[in-house]
Amino acid sequence: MSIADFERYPLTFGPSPVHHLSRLTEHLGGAQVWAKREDCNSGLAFGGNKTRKLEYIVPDALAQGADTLVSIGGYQSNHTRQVAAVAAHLGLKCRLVQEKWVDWDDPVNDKVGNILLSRIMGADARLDPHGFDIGIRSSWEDALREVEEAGGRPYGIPAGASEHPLGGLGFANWAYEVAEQEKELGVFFDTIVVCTVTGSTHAGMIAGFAALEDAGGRPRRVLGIDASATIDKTRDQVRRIAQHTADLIGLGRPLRDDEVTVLEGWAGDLYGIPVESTVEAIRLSGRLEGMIIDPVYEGKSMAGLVDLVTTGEIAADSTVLYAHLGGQPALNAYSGIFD
Ligand SMILES: Cc1ncc(COP(=O)(O)O)c(CNC2(C(=O)O)CC2)c1O
Repeated sequence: MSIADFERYPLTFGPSPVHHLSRLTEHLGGAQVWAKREDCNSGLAFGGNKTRKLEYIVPDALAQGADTLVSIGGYQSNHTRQVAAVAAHLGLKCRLVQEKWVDWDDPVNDKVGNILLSRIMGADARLDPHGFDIGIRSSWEDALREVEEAGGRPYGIPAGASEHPLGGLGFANWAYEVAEQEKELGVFFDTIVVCTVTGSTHAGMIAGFAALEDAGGRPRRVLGIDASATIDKTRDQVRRIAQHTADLIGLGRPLRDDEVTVLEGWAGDLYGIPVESTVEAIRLSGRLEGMIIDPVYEGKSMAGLVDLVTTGEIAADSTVLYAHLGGQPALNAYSGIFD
């Protein structure tokens, strides 16, 4: 098997843009920094990393004759917003469990941003008092059962689509897309920096780049920056999903320990709560590049990139690809951090 053996339902415009961040590169004074823009990858409600994952999940949902996509996330989940967009695009119903993953006192954080978009797109988005966890949730299982008992044909997509058996394929494919774009651009990205929470974005990249290396490609570092603040659980989930995805695409070997790197230090104490380095990274990205990143995910991975480049952990002769996975709508629920 290889990635080409899996059906992909196109939900993106094609290869997502890759561009040099010249002012950020100059400001940091070290490695060359580029970005690959999943926030610009689709016309479906601002797109993002989950849209790419859903390209490999939708064929299974359609084959099962589902009429309702059922998923879960926090109040400001980008994932559930993208599931709502795909459901609308396909003419399916959508039932979303929006748990209280973040104890955030912004008075409209359960009304604006992602949850507003999901509601506009017709999703049945219901608030749930349970707190943050990246694993399988009883509230989501309850929603699946409710849809079925009401006569629907539900298709379950777990948080971030990560514990879905096909959840890693989207970013395994992303690795192959990067390799093609490198040829066009005449560059080689020796280091990839990506935000990691439920894990299948990072895990898919690990599997895809491992297969490329085994096929004669140059080795790379794929650095996951934890934003879950539950690092042990996230590391385990990344490792498990990466190996499962590698098996699916025919890698034919165990992943090496050095191929699974999840770094801590920028998540703060709690998922979804920005810290000083997060806010600084958001401002830096906005003021140097006009590139908008969010306070829950990409603000934390960019903070990691800034430190890794300025300390020389990522060498000055490196060429780094920063994965921008989307997430901007949630900024509307965090306006207070910029007062
Ligand atoms: C903008 C953005 N960037 C990075 C990530 C992390 O991706 P993974 O969950 O695949 O590790 C998310 C996830 N978001 C989740 C959500 O519910 O939105 C799955 C947690 C993200 O939305």
